[in-house]
Amino acid sequence: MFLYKLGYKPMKVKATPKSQAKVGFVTQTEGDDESFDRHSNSSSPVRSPSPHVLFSTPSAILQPSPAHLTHLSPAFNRSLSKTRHQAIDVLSEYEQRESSSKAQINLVVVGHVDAGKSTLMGHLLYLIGNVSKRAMHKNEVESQKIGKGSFAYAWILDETGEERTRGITMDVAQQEFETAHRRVILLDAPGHRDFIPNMITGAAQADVSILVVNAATGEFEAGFESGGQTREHAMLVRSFGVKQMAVAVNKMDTVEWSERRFLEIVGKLKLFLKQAGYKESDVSYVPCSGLTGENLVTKSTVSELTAWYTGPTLLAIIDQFTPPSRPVEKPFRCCVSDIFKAPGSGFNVAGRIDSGHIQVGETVAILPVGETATVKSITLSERTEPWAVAGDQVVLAIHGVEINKLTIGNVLCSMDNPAKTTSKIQARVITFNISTPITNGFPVVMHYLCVNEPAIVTKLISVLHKGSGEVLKRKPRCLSGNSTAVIQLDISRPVCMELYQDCRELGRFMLRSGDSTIAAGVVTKIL
Ligand SMILES: Nc1nc2c(ncn2[C@@H]2O[C@H](COP(=O)(O)OP(=O)(O)OP(=O)(O)O)[C@@H](O)[C@H]2O)c(=O)[nH]1
Repeated sequence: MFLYKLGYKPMKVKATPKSQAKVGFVTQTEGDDESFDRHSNSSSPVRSPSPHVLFSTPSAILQPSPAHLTHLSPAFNRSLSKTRHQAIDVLSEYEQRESSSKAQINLVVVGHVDAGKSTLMGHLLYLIGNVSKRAMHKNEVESQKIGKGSFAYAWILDETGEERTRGITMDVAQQEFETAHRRVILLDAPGHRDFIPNMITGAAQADVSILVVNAATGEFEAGFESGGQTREHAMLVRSFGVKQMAVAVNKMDTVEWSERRFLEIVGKLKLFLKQAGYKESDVSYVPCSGLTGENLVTKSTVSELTAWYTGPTLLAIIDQFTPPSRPVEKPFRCCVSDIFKAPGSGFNVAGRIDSGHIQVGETVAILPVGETATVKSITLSERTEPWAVAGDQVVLAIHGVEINKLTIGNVLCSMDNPAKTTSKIQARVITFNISTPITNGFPVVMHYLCVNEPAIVTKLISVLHKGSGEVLKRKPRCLSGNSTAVIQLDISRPVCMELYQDCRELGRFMLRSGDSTIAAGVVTKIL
């Protein structure tokens, strides 16, 4: 795994496996940006072994100004006296980079299990020349040997032995490719419900998404009805702020390229996606086949399909995605999605920069563990770079801290403006279509970025009017489905969070219970 990481291609982004997330209590949330914006006034991973420091000094951690953080570790204290290393004017370098190169987008591919996500994207990568004929031939021969010949394209992304023998994606695979106008970081997420925390890790790093649905008879319905992942994935992705989506209506070869079937699926999805907070103009639909390659890169030549579809291919839709604006001027934040040993001394952390910028030589705070480290090198798209900004997927080689002090979900922050650390928040949430009402004491698992932590709903403060935000009821006894409410959450141990109005990435979350996502929320107060 480690050697394979050094190649960076493809890279699996680790997240907490569901089994670990379920210890104690369960959580998770997400948020409809638009509804939240309206009221914004107001797998692995065992997290770090050291937060006992934080628990023993709760008052010091609520709003950790640098002064507070000096209580957390001597290393932190020493580092505060250093001046920030700012040899490069990153913002002006960034402006130049943006004007002289293709805009980068982080694209997550989601959808119900077996919808054909890996096959679709593996085939697309092959058609655009990212995978050699030789490598493809090897996949074909080896997949046939174990009776999984239909997964040859999926193996381009599903690289681990277990994924290949089981025929399912378990972790998020990362690869890069280019279109005419975009540099795309592809995140292929698992569809199986057991790996939703991993899927969330992928969604949390995305700017845009592809939702893959299976057009085969009865299969679209199985993924779309309750218990299927189509709706849950679409809502989760939206709650992470992703607005633009391409819907790949896949496996059209199994329904003889039927226009009627395509329109039936599009009709159902349009209604649902609108309710989930997507604007109609931000969603495109393309009929395609990951297996045969129709409409992936070049327009189809199958007459049954071209008789009624003349629209863009999947690649053309990806090329048209608008790159989001990046919060490059805000304080530096980068949630760690992977940690691995580097050759020689030190080690690497991977993650997407959520806000701000970083340069080699800079010292960062690591929260909530209260450590510091210095950035030795920055790797971006397999190249070492002197700096990186919000939106970049980076591998940072760091030193000055022991590897066992860090854990996935830690947040690297600028020293002069670190994030807040807390175990109690007030939040505005939107509940999903839930069957069990949420009451005081309800156990959940909170998910955001690469973090998932057990939490308890300790107070139901008020129910709000969905449109105006006006308080409809104070201290409700319970929350039913599709309501907007203000609640208090007690998290099992301190985490790094921010008010949504200050930092969207660290200010929004999802709540899960059992096997489903029950609410999305934004932080309105850090208590
Ligand atoms: N007929 C047909 N089969 C397809 C198509 N796309 C994928 N498949 C088959 O569907 C099966 C599942 O494909 P995958 O690509 O592994 O599906 P996935 O959505 O990535 O699966 P998970 O990530 O495990 O959820 C494989 O047997 C593929 O060959 C298609 O367009 N047509």
